[in-house]
Amino acid sequence: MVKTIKGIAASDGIATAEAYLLVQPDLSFTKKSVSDADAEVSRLKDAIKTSDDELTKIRDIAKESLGDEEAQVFDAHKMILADPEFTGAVEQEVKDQSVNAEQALHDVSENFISIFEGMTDNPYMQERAADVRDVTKRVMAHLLDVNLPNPALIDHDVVVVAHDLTPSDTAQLNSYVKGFITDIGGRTAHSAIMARSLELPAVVGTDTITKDVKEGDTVIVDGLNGAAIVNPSDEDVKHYNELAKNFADEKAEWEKLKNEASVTADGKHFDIAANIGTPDDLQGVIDNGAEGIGLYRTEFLYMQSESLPTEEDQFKAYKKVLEGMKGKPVVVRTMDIGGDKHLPYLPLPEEMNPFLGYRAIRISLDRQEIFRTQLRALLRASAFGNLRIMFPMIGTLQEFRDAKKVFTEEKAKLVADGVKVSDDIQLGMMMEVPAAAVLADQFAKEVDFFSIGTNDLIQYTMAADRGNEHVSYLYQPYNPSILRLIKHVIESAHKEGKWAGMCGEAAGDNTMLPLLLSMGLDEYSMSATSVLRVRSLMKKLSTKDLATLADRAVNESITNEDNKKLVEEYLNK
Ligand SMILES: C=C(OP(=O)(O)O)C(=O)O
Ligand SMILES: [Mg+2]
Repeated sequence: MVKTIKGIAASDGIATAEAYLLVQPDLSFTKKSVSDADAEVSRLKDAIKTSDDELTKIRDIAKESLGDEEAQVFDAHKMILADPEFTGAVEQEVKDQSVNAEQALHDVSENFISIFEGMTDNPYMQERAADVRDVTKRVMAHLLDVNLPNPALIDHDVVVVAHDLTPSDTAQLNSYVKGFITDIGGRTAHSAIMARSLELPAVVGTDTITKDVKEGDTVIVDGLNGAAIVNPSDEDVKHYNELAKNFADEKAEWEKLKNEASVTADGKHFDIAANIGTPDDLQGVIDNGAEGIGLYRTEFLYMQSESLPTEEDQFKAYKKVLEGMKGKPVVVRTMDIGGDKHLPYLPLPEEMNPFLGYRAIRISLDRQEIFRTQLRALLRASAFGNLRIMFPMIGTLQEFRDAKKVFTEEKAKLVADGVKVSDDIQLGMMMEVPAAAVLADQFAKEVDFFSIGTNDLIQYTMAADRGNEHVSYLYQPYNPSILRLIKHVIESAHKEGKWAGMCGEAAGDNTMLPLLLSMGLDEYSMSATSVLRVRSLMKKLSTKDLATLADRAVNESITNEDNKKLVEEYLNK
């Protein structure tokens, strides 16, 4: 039976392939006493052996597709299985307590995990707790004879179907993955942002996809319109092949603008830059002809590392990006951990509201040793290109001043040590906290630039979680309240002779573009794969015609829909 499931269009494109369910199985079990302990130990040994064989396979594939460093985690898992202190303890538990292997494994691993997690002065050992948890899950799945998904082992074209994908799940998807569909999530959640940079069609927030699809069903992901079609008819396949072809043709047209500047029909130039998460994204930036990098999310450097990245590791990454951009501006944002981005080796307190909690600049100013290391790496790299630095989640002027002070101190130390650092690094801030946006006129006197982070600015202004599909109707980019804030930020910057950019997802939105051009936004930073589409639309728009559009949007319109209509009418004129 053909089923069409609606969701949120999270990444453009269309893909058709077999469904791969990345769903965590039920690993619950009941405690049982056993009379034949030897038979139980032998069942345990079989499960350990199967797990170990599987890990060898995964490690080898990961090494080939992701590199040595990413593969190391699986070696760590194999070491736990080979460690008699761990497996021997489980065997002993089966014998001593006459319990089933599942119960023994659970008890011993919980014991190890709590010991490791308790080593608060040894982050290396704390990380091992996560490894024990992972390995235990694998052995438990084999004991219970249930399927544990192994995305690293995917060896044919699939569409991944999952309840949710974390940024680190998304980073592990290999090239056989042609798209993904999830139950939860929103367009600006980080997995959706990563899908766009990987050019993977994606639909999120379907609510029920993991129930609607079975392993092996054929699914079409329509990332353009936000739909998933399960077991499509021949007619559906034909229709979507046509849509996919039109999309490919359109992309080929945009491709022609790769080496052109971003100008409007009346010859006004604006910068279209790209957002990146790692130096590996650089090629996409160059291939899509971006005029700079408007946001380098450095937290991914921390997330892909096994422990806090050293100054040297960071220096190398920043230098590579700056050199790769050959003098074009690169805006690096200091670490924005917290919210939906976690570091396994930096345990943060459980919070009721992580997006309103201990995150970003709040952590950096509190844990200054981490912040200073990052700033030193950046300062050293500044000699190799056109570096600009910005701080995330600034809510008060005091936070910006404090961050700037730390920067100035580190710079002075390096200069005193004779290290070469650039003398004109612009220091700016993300405009993503409404309190700061309201006071943009005051901030503009002290910063070199603003970069408007609409992903967060919208969620905080509308009080609607950016990743929660149940409130996605309130996540309204064109709501006059949001547009007023954006307009005020841009005008405040200009009054002080500063520039204003935008690096939230709205910067790459076709409906937003006429409004932003009308407000005079200077820089537009987006997923690299959106650059040419936006450049193409910009070419068709004239700032003269647009002059009054923003005023109407913030003064006459009342709703998000009013403004959508206003822009549609303008574009269809
Ligand atoms: C660009 C932004 O930052 P992030 O998506 O990383 O929170 C934003 O909030 O708009
Ligand atoms: Mg943000």
